[in-house]
This record gives sequence, C-alpha cells and structure tokens, in this order.
Amino acid sequence: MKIFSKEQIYEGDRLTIKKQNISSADLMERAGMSLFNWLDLRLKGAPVPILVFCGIGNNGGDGLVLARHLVTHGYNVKTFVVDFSDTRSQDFLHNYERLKETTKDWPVSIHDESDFPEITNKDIIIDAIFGVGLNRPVADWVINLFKYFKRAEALTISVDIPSGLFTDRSPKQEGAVVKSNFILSFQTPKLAFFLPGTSKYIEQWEALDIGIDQEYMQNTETVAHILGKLDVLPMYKQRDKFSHKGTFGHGLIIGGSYGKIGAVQLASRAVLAAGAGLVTAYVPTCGYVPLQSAFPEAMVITDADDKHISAINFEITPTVIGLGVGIGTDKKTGDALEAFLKTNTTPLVLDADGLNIISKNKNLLVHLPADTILTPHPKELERLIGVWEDDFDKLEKTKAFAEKYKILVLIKGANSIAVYQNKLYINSTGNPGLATGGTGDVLTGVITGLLAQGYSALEATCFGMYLHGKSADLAVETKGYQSLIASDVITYLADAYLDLFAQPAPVAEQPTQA
Ligand SMILES: NC(=O)C1=CN([C@@H]2O[C@H](COP(=O)(O)OP(=O)(O)OC[C@H]3O[C@@H](n4cnc5c(N)ncnc54)[C@H](OP(=O)(O)O)[C@@H]3O)[C@@H](O)[C@H]2O)[C@@H](O)CC1
Ligand SMILES: [K+]
Repeated sequence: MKIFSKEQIYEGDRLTIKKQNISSADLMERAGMSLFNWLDLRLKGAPVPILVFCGIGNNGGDGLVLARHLVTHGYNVKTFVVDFSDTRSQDFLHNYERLKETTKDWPVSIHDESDFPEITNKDIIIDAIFGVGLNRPVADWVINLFKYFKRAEALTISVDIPSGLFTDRSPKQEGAVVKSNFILSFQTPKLAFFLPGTSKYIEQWEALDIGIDQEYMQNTETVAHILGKLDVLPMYKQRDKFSHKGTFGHGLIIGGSYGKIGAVQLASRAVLAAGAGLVTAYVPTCGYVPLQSAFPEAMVITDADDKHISAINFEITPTVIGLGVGIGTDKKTGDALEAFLKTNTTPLVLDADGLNIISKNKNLLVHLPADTILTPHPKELERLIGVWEDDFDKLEKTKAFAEKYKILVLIKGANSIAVYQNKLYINSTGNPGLATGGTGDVLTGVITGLLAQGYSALEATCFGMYLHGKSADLAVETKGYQSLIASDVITYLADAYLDLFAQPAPVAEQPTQA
C-alpha cells in the first residue's frame, strides 16, 4: 500500500474535487460520513458519551460533520472547538453553521486550561484537533489538553492522524501528541505511524476510503510503501515441475567465531527453509562438528583458524553470499574481510559484525557489489551513517548513503524498513516475540535464500522481511511472545509461505432471530 506525503494528500483532494465535480465541503462530508459509519457500526446506538474535540481547520471540519451525524442519529454528543488560532478554514465555518442549525446550540469553545471539560474513562474522545496541516509546535495549553485526555483514560479515536503528530518530523516535546487508541486515517496511513520515535503514539489504525480519485491513487509514485500480503504476493516465484536443486541457487553463509557458531547454523538453516537449493557454511574450524552434526543438510568449509575467520577462500561458486553473522571483530577477521571484499563480485548480504568491521573501515564500502543488502539494526546503522536528529532525518541520511554506494539498506526494527533507490518499503509483519537472540541471523538467511533463487535485491528484502515477520506472527499463536526463539521463526516459515495462499475462512452465517 502506498503512503502519500502531505503534499500528495492535498493534491489528491484537489484533483478529486475537480474530476468528480464536487465541492471541498462535499469531500469533507464524505470524510465525516465515513467516520460516522465506522463508529455507528461499532456503537450501534449505545448511549455512551462522545466528546468531539475539533480544531479550526479541515480536521476540525471533519469532526463537526461527524458530530452532526452522531447528533441526528440520537447519540449522546458534546462538541468542543479548541480555539488555538483565529483563522478558520472555510469548510470548518460551513460545518460549524450546519452543526448549529442541527443542535440549535453553538459548540463549546476551549481557550485555555480553565475551559477543559470533565472527562471520565467511560467517555469516548474524538480527536479532530490537528490533521496533516500541523506545521509548527503546538501551544503549551493545547499540549496540556492532550495530556489531560491521556489522564482521563477514555477511549480516544483520532481523525486522520493523532493531533500533534507531524507528517515530516518528530515532535520535539514528549507528550505533545494525542495518545490515540485508534486512528481513522483517510485513504492511506501516514509514514509517522510506522517510525520508532512516533509509533509510540499509535495503537491501531485503519484507512477509510473517502473516494479519492482512483487513477491518481494508482498512478502517483510515492516514496513510502507499507508491505502487506497483497504487496508481496506478486513477488512469489512459482516452481516449475522440472526444477531441481540447482535451479534454486546455492547460498554461502560466511560467519561464526568461537561461541557464535549458532548464528551460522540459524542463518544456514534459514537459507534452505526460504527455498534455496543448496547451502554451504564457511566457519572457523571449531564450527565444523556442531554444524555437521546438528544440520546435515548443510555443506561446511572450514577456515584454517580454529576460533576466528582468518582468510576467505573457497572453490565453490555460490549464487549469493550472506556474510557477518557471529563473525566477531577480531583483527584477523577484519583483514580477511577486507581482502575478500576487494575481489568479490558475488551478490552479497552483509549483517552484524560484518557491518561493524566495515564501519571501522568505510573505504571498503566502494567495493560492495551493486545491490548489496546491508541489514543493520539502529546502532549498527549509526556506526555506518552517523547520528541523526529524528526518524525522518535518519531515513533521509540512509537514502543518501544507499544511493551513494548503490546498495540496499534494511533498517531492522518493530517495522523494518528497506531503503532502496530513494524509496522506503515498510514491513507490516512481526511482533515483540522477535526481540530475542538469533532472529536477525534468521533474517539474513531468509534474504540470502531468496536471492539464491533469483529474487532481485528489492524483492528478496521485501519478501524476506515479510515472511520472517509473518512466521513470527504465526509462531506466537502457539509459542507466545516470551517463549518464541529464533529457531521457531525458521520452523514456521513453512506456514508463512502457506499463509500467502490461504483462503480467508468463510464468514459464519448469522443466526436469525425468531
Ligand atoms: N483538503 C480536503 O479537502 C480534505 C481534508 N481533510 C482533512 O483536512 C485535514 C487537513 O486540514 P488543514 O489543512 O485545514 O489542516 P489542519 O490539520 O486541520 O490544521 C489547521 C490549521 O492550523 C494551522 N496550524 C498548523 N499548526 C499549528 C499550530 N501548531 N498551532 C496553531 N495553528 C496551527 C494551520 O494553518 P496556518 O495557521 O498555518 O494557516 C493549519 O492549516 C486532514 O488531516 C483531514 O482531516 C478531509 O476532510 C478530506 C478532505
Ligand atoms: K486529529
């Protein structure tokens, strides 16, 4: 699914109004109506108090439309206008009048703390204060209102985006954003929902279709994409009946050091579980016995050194190399990696200490083959690109870094993000059960295994991180968050593949009332 920038959202609104020959008030009516339908379907007329807090722009206008429909359908509604500015938008004013006509009463204005109404945890708060139009820091008294909402512990539903959240930068002050339980976002989610610094303000979101021009939605190129099943499914490569193990490539995992041979074992197993035909592990001598006994499907090549990789020489011709898991940063290994990178032309996935070695010797970056995949977690990324101001700045710096060296950078996190050719691909699968040792090694193996089968760097990364997260999502159903371990992610890869083609369960017939 595409994630539109703020400018693209405004352009989509403008174009829709023009092409569909409607007014902006009509579009706002649709937006407000879609909010109402969503709520009405769930509340079914329940008399729960609904407090609608509106700003003075179009986000507030959406809130006013919602409030009007709630009132006309008999809900228990109170509407407030958060008066943070004198400049009202036209569509706000139009709907302000319409609400007045309906209720015969003006909404209550809030100018400062003394106007904050009583809110209990039985109420529902509708947050329609700021939308994507937020362009400067929020006034202190309005931030206090956000905090007041949080203290009330009422169910909080944000319209389009939690108020206080910018579309292109992180808020400077902690708590300067409404803590939403649910966001009803128009047409597409916003990038801030998925970034580590701002996703803490988001629990759940849903995109509401407000009929933005389909052609515009389809043809507009966006910088960011969120990857769901429908996005990765077209990447899947069907198997030919006459294929054999040579068809699916040969992955070579180079890594391991004394005490960290397990990382190679996990990555190598994941190479095969992702579907590669063959896997070889290249490890220090101490890795030979454990690998050969615990993982009979792998071939093993050993370094002359017992504990660390000291030279990278092999006579096989792998399709792809995954390098770095458990490799350590021993001086010998650093030298071996340098010599190897200066001559290697095989497609490469670089992870863990492989990245840390390169961070200390950045001259090596120019030797990476085009489309090399780097899979850093945030600390490893910082060692590569330096510090950043906020998530948005981090993504800009990563884009520039990836472009400079013509590589792909996969930033690992709760929502892993692949950065490639100035675009962002955000994974939607995965859960906190993955916060356990070895899951990164498995991811390296999965991506290596997909590259071996002929997936492009971008496909292998997107499909790989999706499958890896999906596998964990399926595994937690029986393992729980605490007990899930990296090996489970390999085991459940099979289910993640099968899930791609699973038919949705038929909806059970509703019993009819006599
Ligand atoms: N376009 C359409 O047709 C549709 C739009 N839709 C809805 O519109 C929303 C965007 O609406 P919006 O552009 O009016 O901005 P909104 O977020 O309501 O902010 C209001 C204004 O506040 C101002 N301001 C900014 N920061 C400030 C601050 N810190 N403190 C004080 N003031 C500040 C700034 O104005 P300024 O003062 O800069 O002139 C800004 O314009 C969008 O999220 C969606 O909900 C839907 O109905 C679908 C159809
Ligand atoms: K909002």
